[in-house]
Amino acid sequence: MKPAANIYLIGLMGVGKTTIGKQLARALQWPFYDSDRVIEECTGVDIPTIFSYEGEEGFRMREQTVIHHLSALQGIVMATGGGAVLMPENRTALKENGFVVYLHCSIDKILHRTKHDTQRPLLRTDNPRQRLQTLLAQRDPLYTECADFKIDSGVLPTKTVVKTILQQYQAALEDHDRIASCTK
Ligand SMILES: Nc1ncnc2c1ncn2[C@@H]1O[C@H](COP(=O)(O)OP(=O)(O)O)[C@@H](O)[C@H]1O
Ligand SMILES: O=C(O)C1=C[C@@H](OP(=O)(O)O)[C@@H](O)[C@H](O)C1
Ligand SMILES: [Mg+2]
Repeated sequence: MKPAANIYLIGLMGVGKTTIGKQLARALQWPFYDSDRVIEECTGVDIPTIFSYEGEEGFRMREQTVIHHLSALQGIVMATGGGAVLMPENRTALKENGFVVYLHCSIDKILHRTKHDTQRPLLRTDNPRQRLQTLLAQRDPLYTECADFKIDSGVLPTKTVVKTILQQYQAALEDHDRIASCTK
């Protein structure tokens, strides 16, 4: 992690990146950005409409552009979409510019949280459990590669998750300062 004052949230759909991200930003009094919301604001349509016109490939290109721009900002909390880590450029941008938090929870919990969802095209399948299992198998190594810190967002109260992330972020900043103050 650079000394950059940014916190980025990664992890599978439904783990709570958007929810926790908003609370972190409120606690820090920093601006909050959600890459999905920025894409929707730019295009004027929702994520399922982008997928239907441009496919996942078109969505990924838009997501990469947004993450590229947002990662140039300082002092922000950003919730990414669950598939943001698929693009190597995004992984580099996240790792280089902020403290990356990998939120995870059980597939059962994700299914419960997203059972009435209409905004996640990748879950519009006959077998969302199977889809989530496949996505997790593909993406877990990428989330792990990017992450400075991993926390279960399915068991602990949201408030505790937020507090723990803030403590870890602070500790990482202090480590960074300690190393930087000691000449090689
Ligand atoms: N800690 C939590 N406890 C209960 N429900 C939650 C929690 N975190 C998120 N949710 C709910 O789960 C759903 C998905 O959360 P969201 O923050 O959108 O996840 P993500 O951005 O990772 O896809 C939302 O309906 C949200 O209200
Ligand atoms: O996992 C994915 O590939 C996606 C996750 C979604 O964001 P959330 O993780 O916030 O649901 C959104 O970016 C899009 O539907 C694709
Ligand atoms: Mg989200």
